[in-house]
Amino acid sequence: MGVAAKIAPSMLSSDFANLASEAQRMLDCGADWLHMDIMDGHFVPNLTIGAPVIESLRKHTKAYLDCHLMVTNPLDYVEPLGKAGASGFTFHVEVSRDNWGELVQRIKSKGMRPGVSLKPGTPIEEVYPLLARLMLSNRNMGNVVMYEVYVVHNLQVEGENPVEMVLVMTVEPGFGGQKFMPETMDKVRALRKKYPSLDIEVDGGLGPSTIDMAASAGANCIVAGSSVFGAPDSAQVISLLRKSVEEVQKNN
Ligand SMILES: O=C(CO)[C@@H](O)[C@H](O)COP(=O)(O)O
Repeated sequence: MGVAAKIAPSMLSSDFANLASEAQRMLDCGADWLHMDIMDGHFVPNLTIGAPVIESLRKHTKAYLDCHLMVTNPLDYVEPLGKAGASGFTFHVEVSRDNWGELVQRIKSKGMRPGVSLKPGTPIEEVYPLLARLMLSNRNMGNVVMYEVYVVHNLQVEGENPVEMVLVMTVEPGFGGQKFMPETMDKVRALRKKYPSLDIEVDGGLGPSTIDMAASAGANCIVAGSSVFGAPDSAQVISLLRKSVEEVQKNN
């Protein structure tokens, strides 16, 4: 039995003028999560939503809001998104090489679940340090609380992984409706082999014609925008995506 399938319609393909009802429609169609694409017009050449929209949507739903931060300075978004009611906070490794320890710490302290994402051209090895077990110790030095972070590669020690999900981008981030890049599946396969119980998310160009490639590589969290919102029967597509993941897992 593998890691539970989670189907996350990308709300980027929804009618933003009716976001709350579109979100509810997806949940009624069987979605597990709602995928929220936050872009800053700098890390990617597109501008979408931010904390105020998440806050508004949160008033209408208790659903897991799976936020993907396509931004240059993810640290600036932790506090506002935590307050707004985001559930997952997935940042990009390409902009967090120097401060991911602090970032993860802050995300967790705001009650969100940290995830890391990588672009198609970024090697999978870049996320391995974020999957090593993390030990945090808290030293109180007078008024100053010092956090010490020890990352131990490939050792089963007490503690937890810094991030709980890896989002492997299967298109260049920025826009919906692009073509799935099958070459990114090598990264999913490598991750799954190394981390059997990790949430591995894929995003971009996923739909009935590409899901089997992603599922058999080992992805269990599936983001799909145009294939779900553009279908005459969104529930049918969501169910097909889920079945493909579950079928692969059953046969492994
Ligand atoms: O983050 C992104 C694009 O950057 C995605 O979430 C897209 O919104 C997925 O859309 P489709 O490729 O499924 O249409």
